[in-house]
Amino acid sequence: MEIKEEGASEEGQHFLPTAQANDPGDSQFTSIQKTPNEPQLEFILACKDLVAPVRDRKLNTLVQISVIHPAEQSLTRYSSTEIVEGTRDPLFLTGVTFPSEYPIYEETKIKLTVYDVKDKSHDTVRTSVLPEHKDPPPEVGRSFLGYASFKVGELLKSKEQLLALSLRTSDGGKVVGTIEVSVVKMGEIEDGETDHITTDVQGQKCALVCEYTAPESVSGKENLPFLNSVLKNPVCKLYRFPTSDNKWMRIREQMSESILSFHIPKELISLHIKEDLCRNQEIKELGELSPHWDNLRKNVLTHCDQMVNMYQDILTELSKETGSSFKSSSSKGEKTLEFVPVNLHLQRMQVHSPHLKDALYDVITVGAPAAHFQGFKNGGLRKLLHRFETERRNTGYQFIYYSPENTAKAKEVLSNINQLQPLIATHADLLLNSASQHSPDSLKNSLKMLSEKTELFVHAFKDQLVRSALLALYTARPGGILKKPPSPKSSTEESSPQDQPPLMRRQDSIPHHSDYDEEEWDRVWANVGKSLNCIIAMVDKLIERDGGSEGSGGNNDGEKEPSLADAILSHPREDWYEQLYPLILTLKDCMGEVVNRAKQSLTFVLLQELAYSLPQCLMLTLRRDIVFSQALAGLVCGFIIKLQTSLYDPGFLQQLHTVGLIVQYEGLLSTYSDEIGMLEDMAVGISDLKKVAFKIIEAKSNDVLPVITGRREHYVVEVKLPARMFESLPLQIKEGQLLHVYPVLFNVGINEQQTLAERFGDVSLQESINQENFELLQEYYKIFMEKMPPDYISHFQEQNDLKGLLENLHQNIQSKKRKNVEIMWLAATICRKLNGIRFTCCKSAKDRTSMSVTLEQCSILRDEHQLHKDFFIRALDCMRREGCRIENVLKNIKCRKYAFNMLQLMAFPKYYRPPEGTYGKADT
Ligand SMILES: O=P(O)(O)O[C@H]1[C@H](O)[C@@H](O)[C@H](O)[C@H](O)[C@@H]1OP(=O)(O)O
Repeated sequence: MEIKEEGASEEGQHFLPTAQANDPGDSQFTSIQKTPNEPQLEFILACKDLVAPVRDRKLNTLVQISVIHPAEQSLTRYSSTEIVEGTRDPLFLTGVTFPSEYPIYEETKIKLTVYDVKDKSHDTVRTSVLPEHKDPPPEVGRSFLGYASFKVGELLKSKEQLLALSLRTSDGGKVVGTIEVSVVKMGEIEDGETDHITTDVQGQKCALVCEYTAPESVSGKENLPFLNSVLKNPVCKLYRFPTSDNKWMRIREQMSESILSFHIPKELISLHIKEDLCRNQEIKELGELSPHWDNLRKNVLTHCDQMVNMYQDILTELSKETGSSFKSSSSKGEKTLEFVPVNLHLQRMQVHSPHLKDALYDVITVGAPAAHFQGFKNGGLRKLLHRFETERRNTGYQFIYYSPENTAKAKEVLSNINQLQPLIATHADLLLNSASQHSPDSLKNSLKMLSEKTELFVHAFKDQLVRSALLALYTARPGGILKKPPSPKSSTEESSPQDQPPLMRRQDSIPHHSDYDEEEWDRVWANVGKSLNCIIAMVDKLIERDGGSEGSGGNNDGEKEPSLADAILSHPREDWYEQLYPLILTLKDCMGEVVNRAKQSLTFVLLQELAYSLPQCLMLTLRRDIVFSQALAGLVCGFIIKLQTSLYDPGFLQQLHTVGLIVQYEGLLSTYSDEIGMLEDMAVGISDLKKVAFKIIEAKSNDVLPVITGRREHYVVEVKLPARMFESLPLQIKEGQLLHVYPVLFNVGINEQQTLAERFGDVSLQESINQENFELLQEYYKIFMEKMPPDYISHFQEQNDLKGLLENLHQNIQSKKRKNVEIMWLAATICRKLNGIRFTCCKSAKDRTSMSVTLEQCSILRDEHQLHKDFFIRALDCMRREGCRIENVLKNIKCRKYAFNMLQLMAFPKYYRPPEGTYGKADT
């Protein structure tokens, strides 16, 4: 029977359509015995004695792997090997792997087609996904040599799981060589697993020995179901590379999307809506204002309500995207997807090398967090925020200028009030409850909690800001109105350290408010403390009297048992509840009074923030929210993955709760044209991640998706761990200690635009970002050295020369060398050594990012796993030509080519250039 090749199915679409994959009819086929969460089948390929169609022509061969599902008669292209040049006996370094989710059975047929590639730059057969009902283009640049096929069951049951198949021409007649298929079992010892293969490597003979060593669990495989609940659609690749002592190492590459791409933005937008609705309500409840301020408030509210509506619309749109886990580079500019990070993936390399521990290397790849829909005509956040703040400070005649720190302070106090007031009320009720039960211990406990929270509450208002805001609000009330609004400040006033509102600083323009009693606030505020003291005194008295009554009856040894009647007669039991109730009422009243005044005055501060240049101010907030949302989605994804892989590493866990985690971003953006704005957005987005703390809680159901609480200045991300995993955590983490992150960004532009920036433009943005972030990294290192236990540090120092690496990084940053990619390598190495979370970003995380992560992977293999030096470039080419990243390009733009042209590549640092035939502009 003739097998038809499926034109529309493209390599890289590793999974059959869901309907097909879950076809109940599949139960008639024999499943492959699998280890949970491990690939079902992995094999490597080599050819022998290939016959060239033209004599004396050197062969450049590749094998294309296709799958024929037993229930179908059509062929699905699955993957390819790299091209091996100039030999009749090619040994392919790129293998084939079928992940655990792939519908493959013993009856599944695999077809191997060998091609001779004449012109690598025209090897275009697999470059794009074809539109439906269109024939595939003629295979340019390659010619068919021969094919062989086998059933998966045959391979698995064969002796030593190795098949040597004859390659035949298309008419099935002539034998044109042999292809060897051998099953790979990563991380398993196999008897007699030595296989001497001689290969011609760049002109030199090299005896390669396949050998396996015992595995070490590197990925916490048991925890994978948890990880799989946030990662989706994995793409897996397999390679074998020789080591410097001519042994094989196995490399598995995996790339997965994350549902957090959509989940985090949705969580965050809901929080923003809540926060803004609450603020708008508080502004409405500011009470009576004089006409100037009242008009301003109305205007602010109109705009703020519109803004909330806009967030609600975006949330509604995003909620329609159920199950989505990927936003492609081509959707960068879509309004409804603005909050979603571009092309977010986990890029993982798992290495199994002889005599060395197995190792995992993770990098999160994601498009630089940036507001693409809003555009970059006026720059990005770093510039826009700075410009906005300067203008606002200098134009304070319609409103009162509060510095960003003071505005942030106002928000913090408001948030504290909103949290503490109900808490105190609850503890006060619990105290009354204990009183009614006449339980001294419980009364003492309740009092302790009440005192702690009340002290926090009182402390929250210790700021001068509350006083100045109270006066400002007073003057904004009818009757307290200013005779003339304060005029713009002079430059001397601008530099005033206090950031006092102008009406307080300008004695001449401020009317004297003889009726404003400045001490009134102090009295109201102090009343809270006083009423707490009364409660404490009363509780002491009650317990003392009670203790006295108990004590008079005898001692604990029970020598003399008093009769109940005696006790009642001598010390009638007091009603504790009755004694405490009025005091609690007073406390609540006093607190209510403080809350009322403070809330209104601080809300008035927020009104000032919004009042200046209204639409612009809100657009900036929106832009910052968008950029932050993209950055946070990536961070949460990185954090969960890091936690999962390091869950059983006590050193890591200790570092996590005593120091916090370094999160290192590698930026590849150029400081030219639009990418300046992207970098400016990215720098703020990443820096804003400092406001995030993580908390690990035990999952109570199958829903392990993280939950975000907090407000714009401070977020807590609750990560839910299944009970078994949660149990293994240190007490501090289990008790809910907040876990902090230290984000740092190092950027080095590498493309042709950066050449222009270096020659004719300005690279100062990159220089200052790198310098500032170097200082942050150094600061983190200092805390790490101070807080980690001495034993750990001495071992750590023996293994790593972090000080040397930091000095080296600093020198490279200072050196101002052009396209100094050493900065990225050093920063990444430091991050890995410090147990941090690695990120790589460019505009789309597609092309430059792919070059960079593959280079990083091969450099790690060279430096940490003894990759044979002659195979460095070949390994790099394999990963770029047939690895996960070319699949990344395909899934983004439906074209299997990195979007570079020759001219662009000439400007790239040498090791960032992809292999011939893998790049070109998309023709979709
Ligand atoms: O993934 P990127 O490197 O940001 O992709 C760039 C590519 O580097 C560049 O050569 C090309 O001209 C495009 O601008 C790519 O960006 P897209 O956002 O269009 O994928």
